[in-house]
Amino acid sequence: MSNFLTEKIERFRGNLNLRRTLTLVWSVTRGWAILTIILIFAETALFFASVYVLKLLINAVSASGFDVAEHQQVVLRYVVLAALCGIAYFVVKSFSAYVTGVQASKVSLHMDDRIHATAAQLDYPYFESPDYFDILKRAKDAGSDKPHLVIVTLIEIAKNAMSLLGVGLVLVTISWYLLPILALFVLPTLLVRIHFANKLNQWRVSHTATERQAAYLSDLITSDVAAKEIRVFSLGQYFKDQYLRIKLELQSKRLKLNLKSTQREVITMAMASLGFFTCVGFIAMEAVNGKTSVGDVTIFLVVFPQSFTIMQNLAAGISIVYQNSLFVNSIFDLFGLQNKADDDGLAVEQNSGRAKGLELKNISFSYPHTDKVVLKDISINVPPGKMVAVVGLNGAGKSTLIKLICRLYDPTSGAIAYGGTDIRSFKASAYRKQIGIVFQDLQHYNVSVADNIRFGDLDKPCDLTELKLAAQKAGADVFIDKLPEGYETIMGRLFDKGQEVSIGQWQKIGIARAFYSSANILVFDEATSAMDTVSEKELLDKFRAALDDRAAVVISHRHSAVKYADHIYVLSGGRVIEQGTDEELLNAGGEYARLFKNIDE
Ligand SMILES: Nc1ncnc2c1ncn2[C@@H]1O[C@H](COP(=O)(O)OP(=O)(O)OP(=O)(O)O)[C@@H](O)[C@H]1O
Repeated sequence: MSNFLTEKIERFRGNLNLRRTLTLVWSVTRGWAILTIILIFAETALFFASVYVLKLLINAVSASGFDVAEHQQVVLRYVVLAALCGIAYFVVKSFSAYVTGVQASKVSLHMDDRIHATAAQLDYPYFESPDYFDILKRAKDAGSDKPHLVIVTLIEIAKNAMSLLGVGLVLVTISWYLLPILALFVLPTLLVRIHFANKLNQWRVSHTATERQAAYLSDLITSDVAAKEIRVFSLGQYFKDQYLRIKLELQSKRLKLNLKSTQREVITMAMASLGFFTCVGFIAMEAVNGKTSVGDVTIFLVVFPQSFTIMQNLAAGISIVYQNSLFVNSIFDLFGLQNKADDDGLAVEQNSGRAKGLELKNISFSYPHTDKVVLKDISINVPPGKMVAVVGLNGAGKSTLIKLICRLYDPTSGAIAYGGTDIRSFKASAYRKQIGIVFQDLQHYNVSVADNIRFGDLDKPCDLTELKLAAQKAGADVFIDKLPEGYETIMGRLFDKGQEVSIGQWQKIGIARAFYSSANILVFDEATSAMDTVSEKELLDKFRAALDDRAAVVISHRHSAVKYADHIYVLSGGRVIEQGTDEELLNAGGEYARLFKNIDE
């Protein structure tokens, strides 16, 4: 039994973790927090002062022995004093609400910023893991206002505790055991609320994935992600029904839990009322028996209901703090995620200078939590100034290889060397700056054309001539010049005056971004797949000159994109099965020849 209790108390303390929340709020809004505390004291003091002056006023009104003029003057003095206290009380109360609001918005913004900062620096593997999305959803659902709500409720608890002390002192003069007895009867309400706060939290954790599924369906229906296909395949009704089915299921489970909690709460509230009337009956009996004076009974009847309300408020406050702390814990779970790829290490700049190549030495790789070996003993050399191509059927492992080159994952065995140094020795972010990449699913940033290109290297001072040069190398300059505001045109349709361009034109912008970067290694993963053949040819004809002494890795299913490569690797089932120049591979009559020989270009 004592173990059970200790365990429960430990869990309560662990979940509550007030120090962490207080430290956070204090560190973000120190000045405002001090002001809040001062205002709370002022508000409470003014409230009691108003009540006290009111009491003096009543006494003054009922006093005798003055002449009328003198009596009026005394009464008027107290009226003015009471009015001043009342006005001051409301002024402080309003200002206090304003200060609390400022503090809340500052804490919320800080929490949002920390959530974004955490997500922005997390390793890529998290973004291919459902566990991460569950943690993120819980953190976002928790709401960034929760730490502040904990503080506000703590303040309410403190206020109630002070009031309870006040009424407690009065009650003690009547009977010392009244308050402890009442507390005993109110305690079950608190325990039930904490119990159901835990239950609700467990429910939240175990249903996050299902909630995410519903959110995913809602996103499909309401956003532009699948708008075309939903209309063409008439999927809207189907997704809507799926969403509703999941939501109804969740709602029914949740309501069952709510019903249970309400039933228990009704019982415990009834117990608390029973406790209240037990004490009332007790005092009434004592009065009848002449043990308690009528005066005491009168005071008791005024003060005791108040103390009952205060105690209930206290119980509600503690359970709200506990509930919100459980939400705050979800946010801290996100903050607690650790990166595997250490961002310590050599700065690539120290090791810099152009003419550095990339060498993949006997690398093998399996995705985390899977057994399948996706890449097997791969060795690929990408010398500076050269263009290396990788080809292979769907699922051969090409994009996985790119993720390893970008150090989004580390190989399970083997190593990748940049300029002769294992890339794991470098600071990950510094190494990644050496890679200028165009992904197969490149991002369409709904910002200006200039920014879209500038994202290749935000550290460089923005220079329009350089932006234009990068666009020219990518063959994007011609259509950019025709846009209404040239390089200042907002791209995409999300925002007012945005200009949507074709997928091939987005690819050209992506390629310009890679050229604009200061990277030594350019990686094109199906970067020209949507380009017309003329644009692709123009780009590739100029590619070598644009490459300068950078190294390039090109992945493509199109012969036109890979045939000019200095060296071509053919991937199948995660292995390099052939390598050579285009001519050598076509003549060899193997997989490469089978893929490309009879293709009419
Ligand atoms: N995040 C992942 N987790 C687990 N397995 C993955 C993941 N991404 C890819 N795979 C698996 O790795 C294998 C290689 O996939 P990859 O995307 O590298 O192929 P690819 O050659 O680029 O194919 P495509 O030509 O279709 O783009 C596939 O069997 C795929 O199922």
